[in-house]
Amino acid sequence: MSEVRGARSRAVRRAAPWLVLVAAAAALPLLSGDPTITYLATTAGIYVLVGTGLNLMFGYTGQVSLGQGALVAVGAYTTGILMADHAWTFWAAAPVAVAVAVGAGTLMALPAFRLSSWYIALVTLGAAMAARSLLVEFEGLTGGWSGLMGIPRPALGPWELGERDILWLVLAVNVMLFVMVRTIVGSRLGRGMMAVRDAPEMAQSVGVAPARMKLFAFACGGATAGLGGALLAVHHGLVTPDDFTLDFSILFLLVVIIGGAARLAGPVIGTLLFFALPELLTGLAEWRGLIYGAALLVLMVYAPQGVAGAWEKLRARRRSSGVPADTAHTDTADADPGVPIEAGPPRGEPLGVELIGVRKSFGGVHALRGIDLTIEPGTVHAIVGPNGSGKTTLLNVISRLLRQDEGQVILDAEDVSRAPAERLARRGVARVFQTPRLLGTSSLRDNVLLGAYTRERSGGPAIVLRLPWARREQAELAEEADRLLAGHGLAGRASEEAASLPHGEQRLLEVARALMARPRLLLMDEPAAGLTPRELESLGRLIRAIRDTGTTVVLVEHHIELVASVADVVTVLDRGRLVTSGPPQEALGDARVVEVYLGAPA
Ligand SMILES: Nc1ncnc2c1ncn2[C@@H]1O[C@H](COP(=O)(O)OP(=O)(O)OP(=O)(O)O)[C@@H](O)[C@H]1O
Repeated sequence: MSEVRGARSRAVRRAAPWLVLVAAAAALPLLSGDPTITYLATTAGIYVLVGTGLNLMFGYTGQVSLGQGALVAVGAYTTGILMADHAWTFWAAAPVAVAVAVGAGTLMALPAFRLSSWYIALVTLGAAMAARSLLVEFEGLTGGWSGLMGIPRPALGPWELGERDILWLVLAVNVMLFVMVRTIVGSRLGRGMMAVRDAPEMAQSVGVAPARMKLFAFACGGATAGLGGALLAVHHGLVTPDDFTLDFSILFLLVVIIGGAARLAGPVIGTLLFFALPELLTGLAEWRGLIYGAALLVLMVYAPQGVAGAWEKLRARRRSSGVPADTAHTDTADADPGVPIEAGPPRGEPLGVELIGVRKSFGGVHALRGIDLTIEPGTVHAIVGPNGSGKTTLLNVISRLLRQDEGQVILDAEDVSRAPAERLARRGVARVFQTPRLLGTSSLRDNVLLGAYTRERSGGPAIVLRLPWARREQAELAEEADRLLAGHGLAGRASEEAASLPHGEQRLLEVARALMARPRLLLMDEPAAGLTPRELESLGRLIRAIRDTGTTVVLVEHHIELVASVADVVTVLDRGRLVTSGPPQEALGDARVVEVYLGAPA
């Protein structure tokens, strides 16, 4: 009971500054008789709206866009044309504006599937530049340089909204969007977005399809920009090409970066600092360009995570300096990783793998030279060999992160030679990487929950609408994640940031994430690297326990003692060729193995 009360009071404490901010903004027109203040507050609110959508795209999904201003223009002109020229109501025109901007945003996203984020920045910059020219060129539709005038205010029946009503409308939209974005980033969708941003291969290995996730992020960015444009059109009453300069597009990216990318408060802080403040201190408005530049430089040097990020860091430092030294977790010695693993049973029978004539080259380097190998379901199958012998490449081919040049990969009698990695994740294949790939700035709990990406049943609409079954599923999975963390010696630390963990615990966290998938086949790449002797012992117990629950384990490992103690079968590779495969004593005692591997200095 007291726990529930504590959680409630924490939620109230967290919400309080936001409630005060919204109440203060809503009271502005009542407290100040100056219509300019109301006008500026409305504009700032619209910028926060667009910035929040861009934050989802850029902050959470890592997709840079310099074209948001162009999408705002699309929303504003669509609304203007429909309302001024065709006498549509705002309520009918705004959804169309949103849909058109989503379409335009999605078109802009197409190159994102093939290009790195900096090329996407260039593509979107091009879109921003082209938008203004197009607005001028299509004079018949857009009014050319003079733009569209006489866009009416929204009306509710006979009642036309005034300036302050529009401010309240913008505030209400912002509150709804804020709650939606908060729900998204705390859900599997948000975790999937951050995985695409932080480690695309890891994202695929847990079942996230990066292309779909990027598309979703661009669609969200397009929708908010379109809605922002619709509101801007009725707020200004006219739209001209001069409203949508290149500076206007860049402003949104700056607002997000300066306020704090991937922080909910980022766009609000960014807008207040870089739009509202200079506008209010009228003398400063002309200096905005200089202020942007100087502040950006200072921030990038001293607080690359933006104002909200710097504030979070400061609070974390204050909190940790208040923690007595003996309770602070500073090394891995406290951790008691190993059994019991507290993972539920695998989601099906263990998976077997068959490789037939698999070849893979990187330019002139032949990493795999025709591998034929059978991995029996329900076994621990170790792959050993000297550095560069092709072990990781083999795991990558099995997990489909790499496509082989020749040969076939059969998973449980199904030919998956052309399947994408995310499809294998859905079939129950999980992966632990050679160097941990985590959501560094997310909590340990969120990292483990990411492992359940393909297990979660609730779809996007159920998550966004916070439907009861979606919330129930989320709560149950969070409990399971906490149990897994406890089983890995990380009890009571679910809210800590993953990047703050020492290396050994980051590895354990990855294993916990993989187990959260309830895998039928677990691929582990050198999980023993960098572990202490105690952690190694626990890892051995853990691997056996995982196999005993009915999961096939493929273990790439240099630590021969560990291999000898846990493996049912050992396969030895050397320079891309399979040397031998068999029970540990037999395989590791083979004279060829002693020559190619064990004879080499350890
Ligand atoms: N993406 C890549 N591009 C170019 N060469 C690569 C790539 N990945 C692997 N290689 C090369 O392929 C060969 C096999 O590499 P792989 O990482 O599979 O070996 P490994 O047995 O896992 O080595 P280690 O034990 O050092 O991790 C090496 O010569 C490596 O340099």
